[in-house]
Amino acid sequence: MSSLTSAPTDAVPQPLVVRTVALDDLAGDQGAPDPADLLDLLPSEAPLAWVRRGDGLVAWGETLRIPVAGPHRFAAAERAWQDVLRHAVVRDEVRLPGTGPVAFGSFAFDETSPVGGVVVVPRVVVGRRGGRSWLTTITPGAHLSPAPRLADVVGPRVPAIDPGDVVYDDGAVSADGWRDVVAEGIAAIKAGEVDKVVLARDVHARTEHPFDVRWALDRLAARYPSCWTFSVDGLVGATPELLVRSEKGLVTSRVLAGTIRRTGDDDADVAHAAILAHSSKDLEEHEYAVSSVAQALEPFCSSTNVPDVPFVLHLPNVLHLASDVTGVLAAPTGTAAHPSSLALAAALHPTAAVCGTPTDAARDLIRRVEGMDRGRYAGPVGWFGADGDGEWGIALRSAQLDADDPRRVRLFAGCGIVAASDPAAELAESEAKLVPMRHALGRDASDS
Ligand SMILES: C=C(O[C@H]1C=CC=C(C(=O)O)[C@@H]1O)C(=O)O
Repeated sequence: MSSLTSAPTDAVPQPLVVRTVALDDLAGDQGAPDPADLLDLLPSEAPLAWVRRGDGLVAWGETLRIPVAGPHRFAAAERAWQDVLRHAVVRDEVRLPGTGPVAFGSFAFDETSPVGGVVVVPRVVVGRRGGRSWLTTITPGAHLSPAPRLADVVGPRVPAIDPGDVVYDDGAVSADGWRDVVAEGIAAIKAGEVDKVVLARDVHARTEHPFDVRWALDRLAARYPSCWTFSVDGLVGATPELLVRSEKGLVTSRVLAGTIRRTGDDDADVAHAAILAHSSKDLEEHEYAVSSVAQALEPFCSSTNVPDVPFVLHLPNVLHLASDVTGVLAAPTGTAAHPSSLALAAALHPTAAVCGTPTDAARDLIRRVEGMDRGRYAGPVGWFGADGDGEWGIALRSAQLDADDPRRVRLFAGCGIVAASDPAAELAESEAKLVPMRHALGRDASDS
């Protein structure tokens, strides 16, 4: 194994014991932590989260950290996870998606990025789905421990720290400079190099007080309930785009591309939704993204359903063209099992919603003109379990906390560019896509 595909076989120093117990019977238990508000359980140190409309998973502690890098980073993560599972003693008393052994992951957009990616096997996981809650502990050892209790693994409740005043600064490329980047993208499209390219920019933020990820998670989940609010290893955000969910042989992907800003006036936004639904520029942008997902899923599915026409997804900051692509997974010829959710994410990444069409040429163009390393922005982020099922979003509407300075945060936004794009309009769209993370770092309900 090359050093770039780091998934050391000694990643599992000893067997792990995994216990999942139901928390449902805690209702009314005076003084016990309430699993109904998952985010409220998180400690400030390295919180892990994947939450939507109150359901999902939160986790903390690190039983195992598996860094990966390079073009085979997904396969390396998968192998390491299988290795973990081979050494695990599991008792799962709940048996729902997200119970039993669970790992969180986040991967760089670009295989050449030094950032690579990481899989974190947490020490404690609390999950919730359809009114049922559970607690999983994952600890080194060889024998089953007594059933864990939530009160024993949740630390004292310490409120999230207000980041205080936030100062924003140019990222790798200034706003003006980014218009030129977009113009270069449009020129490349007109020259026939690509049909579509997605170009992104970053903005730097400096917070007055050390950035407490939980502050952002609470505000994102409250303001963007239809998005997947996530936190993995300092990457935090609320993404509206689901790269892939795989559950019991069914696969789903929510594809987004094509955007219009909201005005704050409901009547005007209804008119904007109609404009978006008929905009040939946005429909073209969307079609590239849907095709890339449908084509990537096809080899793994016995059947797929690709909507003919997108719907308009309403978010507080923007409206998007959206398509939910679904499929029934089939085991590849000669094998017994269908691919894991991470293998599917690897096959889908990067879709034309974050890279472009054709993929390789668009990625080359991004490397040439964007002027920054995206890190894990626009890469897959999510979780998977012992059976390989899981959920992976595309890390959009997100920010990366600086590992060396807890007051420094890098915010990201990108836009799909086609021949009919206009640099000034794309810059305005990128500002609208920065709104969720600016809100997450703010203090008041009105903070954008
Ligand atoms: C690349 C981003 O958005 C993608 C997802 C939805 C709509 C998009 C668009 O209309 O350009 C982008 O393809 C981002 O938010 O950083």
